Amino acid sequence: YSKHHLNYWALRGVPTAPGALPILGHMHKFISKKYPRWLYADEVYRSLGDSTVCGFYEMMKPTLMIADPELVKAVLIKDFDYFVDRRIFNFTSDKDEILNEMLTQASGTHWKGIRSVLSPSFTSGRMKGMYPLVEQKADALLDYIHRELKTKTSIKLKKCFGLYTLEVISSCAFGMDTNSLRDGHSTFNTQVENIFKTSTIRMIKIIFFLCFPKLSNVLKMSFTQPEVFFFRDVIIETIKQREAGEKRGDFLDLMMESRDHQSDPTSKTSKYPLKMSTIVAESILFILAGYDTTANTISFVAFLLAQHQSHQQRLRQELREIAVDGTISYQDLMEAKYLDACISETLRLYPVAHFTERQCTKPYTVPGTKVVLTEKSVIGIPIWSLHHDPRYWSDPETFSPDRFLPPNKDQIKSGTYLPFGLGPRNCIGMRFALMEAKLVLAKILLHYEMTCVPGKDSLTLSEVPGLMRPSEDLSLVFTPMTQE
Ligand code: HEM
Repeated sequence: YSKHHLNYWALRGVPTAPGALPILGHMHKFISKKYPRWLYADEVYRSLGDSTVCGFYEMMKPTLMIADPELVKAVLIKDFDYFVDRRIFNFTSDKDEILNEMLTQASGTHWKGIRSVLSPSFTSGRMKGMYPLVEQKADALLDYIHRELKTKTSIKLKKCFGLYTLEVISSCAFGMDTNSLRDGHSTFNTQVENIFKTSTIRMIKIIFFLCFPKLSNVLKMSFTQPEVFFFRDVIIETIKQREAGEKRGDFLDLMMESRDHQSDPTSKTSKYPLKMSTIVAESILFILAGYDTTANTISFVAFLLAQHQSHQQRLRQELREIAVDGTISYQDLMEAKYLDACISETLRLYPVAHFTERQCTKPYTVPGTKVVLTEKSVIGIPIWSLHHDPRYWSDPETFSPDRFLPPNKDQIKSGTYLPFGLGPRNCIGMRFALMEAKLVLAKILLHYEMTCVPGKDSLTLSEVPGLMRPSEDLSLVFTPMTQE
């Protein structure tokens, strides 16, 4: 029976990734702790030759990886109608309502509705409005580094940038000051880090769910970690305070407005109505999606600049030209081309979200093939592999920000660079993440020179499910700049 299932792709003329085992399919490869998932996907990607697709089996469920920029654009943009959804889990335990309501999980018209309410929070006008708030946190980070250097010779990147992004997102999403940077730790920080930890019991539960989804649902197994309830309580408390008090114009206010429109029958504006559980879910999602990804990206940029001193100096020069008394305006920061190029190139080399997926909503013929995907088929897009493919990037392992400066930038083949995904369901927080990263890197570079700790100049990586991280102990030496 299992052998028959593992023939699904061969019968359709699609090459299959090597190493499928009866019953398990390729699952043992995906969950192997020895081998990060992006490297496994890359090994398969590179073995494909001219084929643009490759079949996998998650247990016995066939999934398809697409390995071609034109197909990537077809799925994510042109034929989006067929691929509105990501993989849908639909947990049945009441405890999992928050997980089911998160934008990343929502499907069809419900996803469109929530996204339409949240999108206005991320316009460039809104970003400009939040700039002073983020700047305060970047200044607090400089103070933190200054204090740390009194007793330490180097700064741990993940910790320092994790504290910063958590403060920023908590402040901008729902006006919460966590004081992480002042105290060097916070309950928020511990709780959010726990969510990213994968205990063996959790892994077993997830594997059980993937093997027996229907049985898991009948058993009403819950997948929500206790820390999520901590955040739920904090957010509900904040909402109560908001109901009694003034507005801040942050993400939470926008969502509450949408809920209030629903309860006001005289309202003429047609906003998608959000339930309380949806508002709580999106607030928690912003913390989860905005904390780790951005902190890791900033850490990667810092480390690459420490490894490549000439790029660091060139970038500092650009920043000095636009800084007035140590301050850079929103407009000037967003227009700083070399800063943008350094971050873009870092995200090419280290796309923290190294893989994304879509789920088919109706039968779809994969362009250029005879493969017809049925409803609910899952398609995987190997972001890391596209970013490291020598067919699209010369000398792909070299850090070369110039690729993202004109005129080179115009030569980048579309569909080969997607650190924030592509199309209508791309990363909603992209502008926010870039502003946050640019601002803090600019501040640091104007005040400190970053160099590698002697003997520790190679970048080591770690993995949490779905995300690439720098290893926990990645550190740099920060030397205060003497004014020239
Ligand atoms: C450097 C930082 C970040 C990176 C590299 C990143 C990357 C991504 C990627 C690759 C996706 C999937 C896109 C797709 O499937 O096409 C995604 C989705 C998402 N991201 Fe980000 N992200 C970052 C920061 C943020 C921030 C700061 C927030 C929130 C404030 C955020 C919120 C989200 C949400 C809510 C989704 C799901 C969107 C949807 O399903 O409609 N991300 N992100």
